Amino acid sequence: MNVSCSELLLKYGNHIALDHINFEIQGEKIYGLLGRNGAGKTSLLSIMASFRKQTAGSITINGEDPFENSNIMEQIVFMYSKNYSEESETIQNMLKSAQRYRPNFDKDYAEYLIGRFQLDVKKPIKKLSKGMQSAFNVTIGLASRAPITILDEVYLGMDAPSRDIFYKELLQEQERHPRMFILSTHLVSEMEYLFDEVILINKGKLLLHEDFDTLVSKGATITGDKEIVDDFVRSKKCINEQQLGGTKSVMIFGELTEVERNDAIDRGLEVTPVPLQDLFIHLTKEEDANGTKSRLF
Ligand SMILES: Nc1ncnc2c1ncn2[C@@H]1O[C@H](COP(=O)(O)OP(=O)(O)OP(=O)(O)O)[C@@H](O)[C@H]1O
Repeated sequence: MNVSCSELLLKYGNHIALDHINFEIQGEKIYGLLGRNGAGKTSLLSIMASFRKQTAGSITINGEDPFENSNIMEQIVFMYSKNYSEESETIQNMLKSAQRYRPNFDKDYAEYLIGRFQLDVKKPIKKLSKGMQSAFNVTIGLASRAPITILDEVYLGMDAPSRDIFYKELLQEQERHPRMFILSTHLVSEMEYLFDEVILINKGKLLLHEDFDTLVSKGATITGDKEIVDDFVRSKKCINEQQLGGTKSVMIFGELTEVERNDAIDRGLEVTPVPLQDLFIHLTKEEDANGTKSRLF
């Protein structure tokens, strides 16, 4: 599968939710879509899933416009945190109707997942807890086996053991039936190990699209004597810094060559990796109290 966006623009009235987004993703990989509240993640995913039409620019899925395109729509499943408060159907009946429109739906696997999540199939979905409703959404998302599976903050309300089942099943599914998964999430530290690639959007703009390993290898924290650290990071992109007495810690973003890394160590500095969550926080942060913005942009 291939999803390609070119100058994608989405406006709600005068509000620009997606601001000339360009990227291309392809293959059977797990993509993490990250961004702060209101960044535009759901808007982007809704266009991919043909729930919404962009204002301008283009999106193609395997070369075709997905909007109202039944060929493409049946290859995509888009699960998000739905409001089931008016839904009187039981889980059992909801499963039957989910199956009707999804050509690859695996009923046995869905029933297995329902068991794993301990959902009562005879209960109307509106009577399930929020976390159980989310587990049902995960069940539909995984059991649909759609070539493009989009899960938009689908874990809301799920407790830690249920989320653990979700992540394990997702990885097993990716081995058994590889497909393109797009996971939008705020649980960055908990879910980062799942991602092959990361797409980060901020205020409607694409901030980066990188292979996960490449991205985390670009972040490093340099710690040591303040003067030596300042000298070492002079030509680097600094995204955060902290100081305690004469010791300074600076988070940098950008390639650090082997020579530079050895140079830092020779100068008595400590070089440690930066978790994706910290990169996410600092790459998307607003101006700090002194009015200084990250030097990345
Ligand atoms: N139907 C709508 N009408 C008007 N504005 C909207 C609509 N849906 C979203 N927006 C606005 O568009 C922007 C992007 O919203 P979107 O839901 O895509 O963000 P998000 O990244 O999914 O956020 P969150 O992480 O909080 O779910 C926000 O400023 C939001 O207020």
